Amino acid sequence: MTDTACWQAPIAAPCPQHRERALARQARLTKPPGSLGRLEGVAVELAALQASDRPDLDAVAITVFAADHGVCAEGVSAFPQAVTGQMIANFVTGGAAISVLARHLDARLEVVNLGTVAPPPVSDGVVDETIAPGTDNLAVRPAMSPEQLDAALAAGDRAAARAAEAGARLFVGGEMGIGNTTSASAVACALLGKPARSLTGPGTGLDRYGVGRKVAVIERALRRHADPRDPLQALASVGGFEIAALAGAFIGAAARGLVVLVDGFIVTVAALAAVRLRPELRPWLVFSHQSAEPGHVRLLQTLEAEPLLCLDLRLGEGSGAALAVPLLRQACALHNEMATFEDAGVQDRS
Ligand SMILES: Cc1cc2ncn([C@H]3O[C@H](COP(=O)(O)O)[C@@H](O)[C@H]3O)c2cc1C
Ligand SMILES: O=C(O)c1cccnc1
Repeated sequence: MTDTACWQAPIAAPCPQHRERALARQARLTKPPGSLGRLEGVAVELAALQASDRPDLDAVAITVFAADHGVCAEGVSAFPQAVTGQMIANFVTGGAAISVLARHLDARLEVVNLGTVAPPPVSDGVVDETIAPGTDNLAVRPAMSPEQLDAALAAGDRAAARAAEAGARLFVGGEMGIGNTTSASAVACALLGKPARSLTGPGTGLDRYGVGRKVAVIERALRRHADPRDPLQALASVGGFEIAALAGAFIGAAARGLVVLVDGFIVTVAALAAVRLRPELRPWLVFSHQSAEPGHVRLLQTLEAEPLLCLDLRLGEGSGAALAVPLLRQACALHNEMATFEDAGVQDRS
């Protein structure tokens, strides 16, 4: 499908020496060993990933990938498709949840438009990576062509390159695309070989009849497309431009040494596809939260991921990941700034 693909860039392993030194430091800090719980392990892994004795997440880049979905023709979302383009404008003018969170984190926020049916007015704040006005209806035809998949993966990689260029140490990927919980569930079912009902939920707020319709649409789509366990096939046949771009961005971020903080259901599906493509990516992924979308917990189990937060969020946009950034920063601050027993003259256990 792709020969000189961006998603084939080498991804380094976390540094074992820095991990050892970080573990030794944690053991000398003025606290009973293990008393900072999972924050200790998080700081140690960040030190190993950043190959640094003082991990730091001051510079955060958030990229929201937006695109529309032909499958909306099947009535799979509680909201109209025009909302995707309208929300792009809202991201840029600062009124969306992720805009507020990014401001308070002092994070770089970028919006990448991969193709919407009702594009917002041209704006400085939006990177135009339009592939098509949206995917095809995955219940009837493949969502995208192999060339469109390549374009989406490459757009994600370019976004990761810009984040690295801007000096970010942590990459947050968000998404916006009415109908994209249908694509995400379909990709997850394809990759995991599970029936649609096990990974499908209400998204923006479907009632149980709506969820039943969504399950039927996904089942129809899965019957129609061949070899769905191949991650590239799954993304092309039932994915979305923003989901594929997220997969490309995560591989591109890790290849450039940026830790990736994974958001909710849709972003985790992109992360799963990316890990299937590149298993070396897995250590670079930190999982921020468990979404209220019912399939998310199954995906997290598959990825052996322990999310930091469980707040019943079901928004997307990268919002859950943004909410976990302060926790990660505090884990680094504790690791970097606490005194050791020797420094503080505190007696260690005998
Ligand atoms: C105003 C609004 C803002 C959002 N921000 C994220 N989403 C979230 O909801 C959508 C997926 O749900 P479904 O598959 O049910 O359409 C995605 O755009 C996702 O990011 C939003 C949805 C709405 C309506
Ligand atoms: O968890 C998510 O990412 C999610 C859930 C519902 C709607 N939009 C996003």
